[in-house]
Amino acid sequence: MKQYDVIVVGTGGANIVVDAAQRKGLRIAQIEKGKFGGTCLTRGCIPTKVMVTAANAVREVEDFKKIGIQVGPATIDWDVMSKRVWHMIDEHKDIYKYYNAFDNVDVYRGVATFLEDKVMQVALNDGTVSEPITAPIIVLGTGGYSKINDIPGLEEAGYLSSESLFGDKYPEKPFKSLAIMGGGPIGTEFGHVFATAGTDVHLIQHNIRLLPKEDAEISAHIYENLTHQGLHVYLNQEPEEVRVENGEKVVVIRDRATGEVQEIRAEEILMASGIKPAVEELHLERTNIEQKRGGWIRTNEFLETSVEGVYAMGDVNGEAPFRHKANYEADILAHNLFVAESPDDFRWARYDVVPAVTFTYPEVGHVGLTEQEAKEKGYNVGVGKNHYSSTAKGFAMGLNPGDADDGFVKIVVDKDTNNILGIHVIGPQASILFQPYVNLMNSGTTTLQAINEDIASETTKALRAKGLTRNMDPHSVITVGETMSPHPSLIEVIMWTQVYYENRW
Ligand SMILES: Cc1cc2nc3c(=O)[nH]c(=O)nc-3n(C[C@H](O)[C@H](O)[C@H](O)COP(=O)(O)OP(=O)(O)OC[C@H]3O[C@@H](n4cnc5c(N)ncnc54)[C@H](O)[C@@H]3O)c2cc1C
Ligand SMILES: NC(=O)c1ccc[n+]([C@@H]2O[C@H](COP(=O)([O-])OP(=O)(O)OC[C@H]3O[C@@H](n4cnc5c(N)ncnc54)[C@H](O)[C@@H]3O)[C@@H](O)[C@H]2O)c1
Repeated sequence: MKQYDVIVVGTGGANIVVDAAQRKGLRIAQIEKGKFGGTCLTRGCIPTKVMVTAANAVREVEDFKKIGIQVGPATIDWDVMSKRVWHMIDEHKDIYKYYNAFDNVDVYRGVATFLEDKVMQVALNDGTVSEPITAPIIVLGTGGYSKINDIPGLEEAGYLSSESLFGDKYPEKPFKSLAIMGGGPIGTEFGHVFATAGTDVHLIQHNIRLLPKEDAEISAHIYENLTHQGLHVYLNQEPEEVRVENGEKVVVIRDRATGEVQEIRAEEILMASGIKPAVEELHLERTNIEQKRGGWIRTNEFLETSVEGVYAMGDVNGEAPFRHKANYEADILAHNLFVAESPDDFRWARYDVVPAVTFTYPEVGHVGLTEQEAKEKGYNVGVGKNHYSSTAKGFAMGLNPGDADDGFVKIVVDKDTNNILGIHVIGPQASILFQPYVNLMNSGTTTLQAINEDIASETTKALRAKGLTRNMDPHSVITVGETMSPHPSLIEVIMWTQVYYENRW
């Protein structure tokens, strides 16, 4: 059995943990079965946002006429855009080389599996199996992957997911037509990209709303904009069957309210109906690591699992599945495990100030509670709403009252205290506009809030009993550095400046 100080599984956000342990000179086993950099870099945020940025530029050029600029129609040069997509994905090779060069990091390329609570083994990609490895600290950052619905005929007809689209099924040119199943962030972002590239997009959504995790008014506004841009959106639909007819894929959908049946014909199908945790290969049944509904690993506010010394961060713990949230948790782990001088200096995770952005045209962003959620929680809710067109800058940008693209900001407030409960934006630069609210909501004196109280090491019990508090001084760069910013958005230029100032990792 080989002994390490730290074992880290997955090379997405978890790399921050490796960086901190590496700096400390600890002996680390880093395990990755796929491309280094994880989902975000190799098949998620980054390649999609290279595409989205190109699609946005086309839409912006179309909108120029509103401010008196005449230009010919803009189109996406698919080959140039695709080269840029793959340039970013290919960074995974450099990330592998970077970690492999450290004497104190053993890089294992293969599937990590538990043999028992603190013992793992790696089925290496070359077909061999590693010797058992162990460490007092194990960090699981294995992420998730597409959940594929069990729809009769789907497997036989074939389909794409974000994994295969950014893999061996990357299209050489835009599809003529595309049926996207799922109207969450993945479905709407790909819908925006392909529709702008000239694809006839059919967006099939199970829920009664697009982006159902957003405020209801935001869902209605994005529906109006996407349909205005020519996407065919089908809400509240049950995909019943898929078949191939005359070389086309036919998706049979049934309206969940009226029972009306329609057939959608498309060159290709893209599944975007949610994700599930990457846990099967870990063989958690050989351990005492507990999972919650859906298989996500249960963690507490210190990212501890039910096995002491084993931590889970990022998508796999089932809390907000965003890369900035994975980075935030990894940063907390890196601090608590390798930097903090005493438990009194420990940081804990909170999930009420996680910003979320969907990079459609227009962009959608929020932090905190929707109006509905605030009411359900019993707050005395106040709401303020303002359209872009009501400001001089909005007018200057060509946004006019009543137009589909005249976005808005909606703020949800606790009337009893005037505290901000949530803020929601749809419109140009939404991803950066609400950041001041994220910072404000994350500042002040905060007291540790227990999550999954039954998960508790002795240190955690003591910190909870003590009511550990932290002063998040709004003037401090440390506070700014510990506040999440949506990834990938331009606000990160500022956020990372704080981190470089601190020289944290
Ligand atoms: C199409 C798409 C677009 C997205 N866009 C955004 C966006 O714009 N902004 C945003 O914030 N989020 C976005 N996300 C979500 C974001 O990608 C994830 O939240 C984030 O990547 C999760 O990071 P992680 O560190 O938890 O895991 P991951 O980045 O998924 O890393 C986990 C790694 O673990 C490896 N692994 C898994 N099991 C094992 C095992 N047993 N042994 C060894 N290795 C293993 C995997 O190969 C993977 O590389 C998007 C996701 C998708 C799919
Ligand atoms: N910009 C971003 O930050 C970004 C972008 C993409 C993905 N992500 C993250 O990745 C995760 C996965 O994204 P997602 O959009 O797949 O997940 P999601 O769970 O947010 O949305 C999936 C949607 O598919 C619908 N659906 C479920 N089954 C369906 C079916 N059979 N037919 C049609 N529709 C069906 C659901 O109603 C849901 O709205 C999300 O949690 C998201 O936060 C983030």
